[in-house]
Amino acid sequence: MLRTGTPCLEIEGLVKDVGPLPALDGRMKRVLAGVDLTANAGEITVILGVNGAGKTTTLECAQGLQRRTDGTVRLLGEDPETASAELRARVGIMLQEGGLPPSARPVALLRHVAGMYTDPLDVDELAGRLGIDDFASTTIRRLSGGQKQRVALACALVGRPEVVFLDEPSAGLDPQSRQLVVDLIDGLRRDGLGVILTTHLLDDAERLADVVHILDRGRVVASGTVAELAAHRGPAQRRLSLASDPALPLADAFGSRPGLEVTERSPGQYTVDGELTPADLLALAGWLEARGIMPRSLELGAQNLEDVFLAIAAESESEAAAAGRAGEAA
Ligand SMILES: Nc1ncnc2c1ncn2[C@@H]1O[C@H](COP(=O)(O)OP(=O)(O)OP(=O)(O)O)[C@@H](O)[C@H]1O
Repeated sequence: MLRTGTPCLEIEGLVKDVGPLPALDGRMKRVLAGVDLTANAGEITVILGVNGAGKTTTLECAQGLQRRTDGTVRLLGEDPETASAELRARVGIMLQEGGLPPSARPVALLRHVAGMYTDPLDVDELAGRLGIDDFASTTIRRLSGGQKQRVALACALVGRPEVVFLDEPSAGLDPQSRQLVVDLIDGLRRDGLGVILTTHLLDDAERLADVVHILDRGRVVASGTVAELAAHRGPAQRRLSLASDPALPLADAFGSRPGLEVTERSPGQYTVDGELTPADLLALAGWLEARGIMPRSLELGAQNLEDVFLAIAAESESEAAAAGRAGEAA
């Protein structure tokens, strides 16, 4: 097992072209345009990105399931494209679609997978921890999406890997199963595994991530801890959330103060984002008092990962649009 904090995955300048594609008149499509990222043992590395950003392709190149066009990938120090059987035994992979045989039964399948490793986890204990016992003898094809997810996760972990790739591990799970999976992933970090995961569930990412990499159009556009990414937008960025009557002209409370964004997210639910100061809070209190309005709730907090992610994605989008316009103009 690698020491906590040492790199278990190093990706530099990863390029992946696919095609030739009829939709592009037989040209190739650049899916990854130079991805750089590192993941460490004993840490949870989360890769975020909108649909089509290149997350799955990055993971598959890192696992050696797809051949890269250019760049270098080191997984536990080896090139995954020419990986030895020893390396494969040290890596656990949970695929997005599960890739499970439809006629197999979950616990029998887990025993079969465990049999391929020299020192697997105790199958009964793992099946119990993930609640797989409850549907142990139902064939995979009859399982719900969430049940299949849990079996796929168990298959990725049963060989006691040092690095584990989890593609959307908590997607489609009910709240209780989702909590179970989040706790289990948290435990993997304590056991010293390097965990690399993609998710669209930003509150799970926020709870679990040691490091986040945001992918956009096949490149990493931001990396860091959740706090570092939030600071990237300005250390004093805050969010004020307020619930009251619908359709209040709340922006008036702050005059024409630049840099504050007031949004009514749903009727009566407002957010104010930006570098809020005590003077802004005083102005808001005065505005509410003058109108005799007592909000149902009022909360001041830091911006969360979802806000940060959306802001970084929007910045990247407008930079790409500007580069496109410059390209057209040239
Ligand atoms: N073999 C292929 N042929 C054509 N296009 C491809 C191929 N592989 C990937 N792509 C395209 O490359 C882009 C990146 O795909 P990828 O699956 O890596 O994205 P993703 O970030 O994992 O998306 P999602 O969140 O939807 O799973 C997408 O636009 C996808 O359609």
